[in-house]
Amino acid sequence: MSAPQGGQLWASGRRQHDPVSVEEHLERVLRGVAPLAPLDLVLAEAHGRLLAEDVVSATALPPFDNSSMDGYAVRVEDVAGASESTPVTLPVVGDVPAGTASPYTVQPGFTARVMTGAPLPPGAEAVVPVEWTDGGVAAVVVRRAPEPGQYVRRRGEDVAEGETVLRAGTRIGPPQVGLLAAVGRPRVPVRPRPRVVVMSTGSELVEPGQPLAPGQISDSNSFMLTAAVREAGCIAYNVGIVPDERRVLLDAIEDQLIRADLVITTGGVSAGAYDMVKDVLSRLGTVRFDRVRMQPGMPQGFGVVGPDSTPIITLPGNPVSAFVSFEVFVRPALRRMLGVEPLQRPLVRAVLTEGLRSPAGKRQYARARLDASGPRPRVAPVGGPGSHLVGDLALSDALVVVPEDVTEVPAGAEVDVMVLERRRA
Ligand SMILES: Nc1nc2c(c(=O)[nH]1)N[C@H]1C(S)=C(S)[C@@H](COP(=O)(O)OP(=O)(O)OC[C@H]3O[C@@H](n4cnc5c(N)ncnc54)[C@H](O)[C@@H]3O)O[C@H]1N2
Ligand code: MOO
Repeated sequence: MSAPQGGQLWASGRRQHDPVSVEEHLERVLRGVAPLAPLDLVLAEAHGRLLAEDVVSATALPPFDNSSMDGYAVRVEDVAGASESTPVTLPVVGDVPAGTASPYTVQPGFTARVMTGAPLPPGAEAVVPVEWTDGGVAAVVVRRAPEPGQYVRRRGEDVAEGETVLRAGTRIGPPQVGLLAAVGRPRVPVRPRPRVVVMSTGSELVEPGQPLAPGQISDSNSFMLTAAVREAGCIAYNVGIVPDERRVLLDAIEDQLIRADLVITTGGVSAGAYDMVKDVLSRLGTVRFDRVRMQPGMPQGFGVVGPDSTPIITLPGNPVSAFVSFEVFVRPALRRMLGVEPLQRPLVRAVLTEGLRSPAGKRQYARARLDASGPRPRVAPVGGPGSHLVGDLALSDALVVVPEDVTEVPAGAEVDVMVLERRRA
């Protein structure tokens, strides 16, 4: 029997797509997720979140011309010649404390005592700090002349009325919280943190710490991905291990949909006789499985499940494959849901310290350590290409990206490097 156009038949009779590029699969995933609807939060709650919309200031900052020093508001001409040897004496009309409108106008030949933050009285052009005077109350002796505008903080010099002060996507850290309060915004629209349900499938898996019977291994994927989801700024719910049983898997997914903006599974997506995820979800008809031209991370799935069409990403079970797939597909999707750019990790160019081999026709993401301390960044491969090498993965802080058409990269060549989170002591 001949294979249908653009695909091939499996032994089971199911149709399999031709392998797709990394970009094609990434696009499919990104098209299938959207930024979550904004949520209006009070400032204390908004701290640490990402702004969902630009913030335009309704007020100017400072809101009025005011003094930056405790001193005397003067007309510049009146004290122009003041010096230690030729001090100028001015009568003081009164005090202007911070927090009131100035009750005085400074007429030629007079001064008013002002406090830091107090409005500059009409007529005044500069402030003489108290240190340049004798500190007089009824009259003051000025020993130094200020420049025009000196020690005056002008209305709007920091923020103009109607100015965009924060852009959508900005993380609201302490200075941003302060600015929002300063411009009188008690609430702001933020992106909700996507709620991501993580589950590991596989009947060979046991909880870390449980004794291993022959053939069993500890579930590491759900812990690793939960951590990765949290590092991406999202909420993770770790469901843990789901055995390779059709009904249990379907129930597990269904049970979780209520609290999921995205579901991530690992395992069960290759060609094994017990690869249940692929079997169960492809029967639902809404999840598409592909072989992506990359190593690690070849078998991938994406689609929607449940009444709300919740997106689901099915990652391969090999831990390194799951990790690399998270970086390449899931993290960008989470960033899209968070409404934050850029979606992808930065790529830097670095000199490869040891040669690398890469499979023909696949983009390789080789684990590596980046040393950016010298004038030219250098990158050293860590371990081999095996998708089970979690020890090596934990020693890495970068991925060398070897293009599909390259099978060998010599030491000393410049390569693209995806920079991961740095965590060296
Ligand atoms: N005949 C073929 N075999 C395989 C193919 C293929 O195309 N044809 N692809 C290989 C590739 S590439 C990968 S990647 C894996 C993906 O397999 P699955 O997603 O079906 O994952 P499993 O078979 O369930 O597990 C693979 C491997 O990873 C270990 N594993 C699984 N889950 C976890 C976990 N939560 N924590 C730690 N380790 C886990 C599992 O024990 C297996 O060793 O398929 C290849 N095979
Ligand atoms: O895709 Mo698998 O991830 O090559 O090991």
